[in-house]
Amino acid sequence: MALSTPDSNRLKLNAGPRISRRVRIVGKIRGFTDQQSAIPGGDSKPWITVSRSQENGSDSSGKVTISFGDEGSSRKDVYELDNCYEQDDDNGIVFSIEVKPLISEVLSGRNASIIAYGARGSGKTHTIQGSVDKQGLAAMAIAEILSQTKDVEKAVVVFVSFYEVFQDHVYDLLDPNHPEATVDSISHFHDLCACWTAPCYSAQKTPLQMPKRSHKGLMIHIASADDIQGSKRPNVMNFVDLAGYEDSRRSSKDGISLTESTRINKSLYAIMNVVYALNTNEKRVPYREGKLTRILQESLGGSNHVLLLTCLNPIPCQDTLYVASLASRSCQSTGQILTSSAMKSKKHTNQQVRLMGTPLSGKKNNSASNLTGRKLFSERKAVISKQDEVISATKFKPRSKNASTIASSFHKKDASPPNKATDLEVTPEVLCDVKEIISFPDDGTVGIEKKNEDMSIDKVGSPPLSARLREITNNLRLLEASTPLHVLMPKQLDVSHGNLDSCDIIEPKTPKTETDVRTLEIVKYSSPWEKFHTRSSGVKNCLVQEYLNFLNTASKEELTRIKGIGEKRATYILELREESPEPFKRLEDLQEVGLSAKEVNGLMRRMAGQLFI
Ligand SMILES: Nc1ncnc2c1ncn2[C@@H]1O[C@H](COP(=O)(O)OP(=O)(O)OP(=O)(O)O)[C@@H](O)[C@H]1O
Repeated sequence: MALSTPDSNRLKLNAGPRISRRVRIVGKIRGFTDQQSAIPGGDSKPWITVSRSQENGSDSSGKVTISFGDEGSSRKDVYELDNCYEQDDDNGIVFSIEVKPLISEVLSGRNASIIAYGARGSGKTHTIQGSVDKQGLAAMAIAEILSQTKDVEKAVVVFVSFYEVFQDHVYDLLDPNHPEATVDSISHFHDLCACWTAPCYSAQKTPLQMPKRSHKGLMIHIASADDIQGSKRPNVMNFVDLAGYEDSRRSSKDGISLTESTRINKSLYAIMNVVYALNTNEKRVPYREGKLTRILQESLGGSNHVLLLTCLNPIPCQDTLYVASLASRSCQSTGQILTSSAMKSKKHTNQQVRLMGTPLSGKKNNSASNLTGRKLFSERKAVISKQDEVISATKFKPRSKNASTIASSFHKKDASPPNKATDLEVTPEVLCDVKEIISFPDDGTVGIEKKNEDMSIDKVGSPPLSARLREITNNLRLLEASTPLHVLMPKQLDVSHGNLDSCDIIEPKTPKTETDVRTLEIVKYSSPWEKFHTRSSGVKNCLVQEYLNFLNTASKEELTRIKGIGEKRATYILELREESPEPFKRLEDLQEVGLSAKEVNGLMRRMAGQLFI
């Protein structure tokens, strides 16, 4: 749909340099919470400093450099982003500079996505969804869209759908029978938002089962009467509030298992890998690495616009440093992270990316263009998670007769069963296994620079197995350290800054509490042998768990590199994972893929042996 309004032209001019890059990566430093502002001197020493390049000088990129660490620090971490909004910049500023120009693009026929990414507690929800007294970017966008479309000649319908991705399962947050609701006023939108903003993911789940960390998305579909008659897909504006990144080692304090946390982080890496691939014109864009990237696939790449809002904690936080390093890497501006393959692939044209299954808006093949937004989303979801439970959290209550009539015409057209062959527009290129660029999501021990140093990324962008095994060793050490045989590592509290729960001090030093000392004393061994035997059994269990975790999450390419797995078994493992997100919980489960107990033992021995190569 291309709507021509006087305002849209003006907005395009305002868009400035952002249109030139596929994925624009900007930082947003969270404001202090009331609690933090109340601490005397709590906000006097900024942890993050933003330096802007000279727009009129030789460097016209308009980029900014963010550095972490106060003035007294001997070491400073410095990263470059496209822009960075500071603590005093409210959502209104971010909206007018970053989001409003995208609305104009959407009304001109493209899709746009605004994705908030950051450590836990970094202000993602505040920015995207808003709070009780402050509007978020999504509500501001709806208000602007409604205002810009109200005076156009042809009737325009705006409808929304909300979803949540938790543990690789996709949930509709509206009624699954009416997964979309037309919106005719901002107050109507706020009513609908209750399912998005409140923790009411599922009426069928008990509080204990409720998701703690999940990705939440809003799709705003905009269609004109012409689009509806011609069965043309509506244009979409996505807002995604990603689950907060947190080092897997620390997640266990919330009762989140390593596997669960790993899965969350893996899906975050999947997003970052797609962003990186788009920004470096990688030949293959790894959309299929995560559920979310598959949902968003239609709106990423091609001539669509993506804004990655990197939310940054204003107080020292190790996870924020890590997030900033990943964002900067995807921003591809410092040059420090470029691999030779990425450099080579810079030569690839946009067309090559389009061949990957993300055709330009309005130039999609016929079968695909027959899909309306609802069908596209529903069918994609059906394919992505055939067996995912679709749970309703709110009821669809159309407010506007007109709008609901138009929307129902979509629903009628969508009555045909999903066509699996076309809905994801899977081309052979897409089916090819996509390599991970960052492929060990539960890594919290090394920063991205160290990753590149230690894990030389090979031609296809995936670290060699030996490097991954080295990481397993690191994780084993960490896991061993967290078993009851050892002193538990309580998180050090940042008392001086008022202690935000989700933040950890950089390079925390772990104080030994009285309880810890008692724990140490309780664990007494009658002999060094008993101690060795008990501890090494723990290590063995950890290795088994890590290995199973690897099988539950690795890509096909990585699976086939394991001796004893092979192509067929790797395919079968992936199929099992389609049915159940975590098919391997015990070693015996490997018999599902035709491995005898002897073969499993052999595999484990080889795995353990490789750790000492
Ligand atoms: N700009 C701001 N000014 C003041 N307080 C803020 C701001 N942004 C966020 N906060 C507060 O900081 C806390 C964390 O914010 P928020 O919930 O948005 O973080 P988050 O990144 O979504 O967290 P999570 O990863 O756990 O979902 C909240 O109490 C929120 O009200």
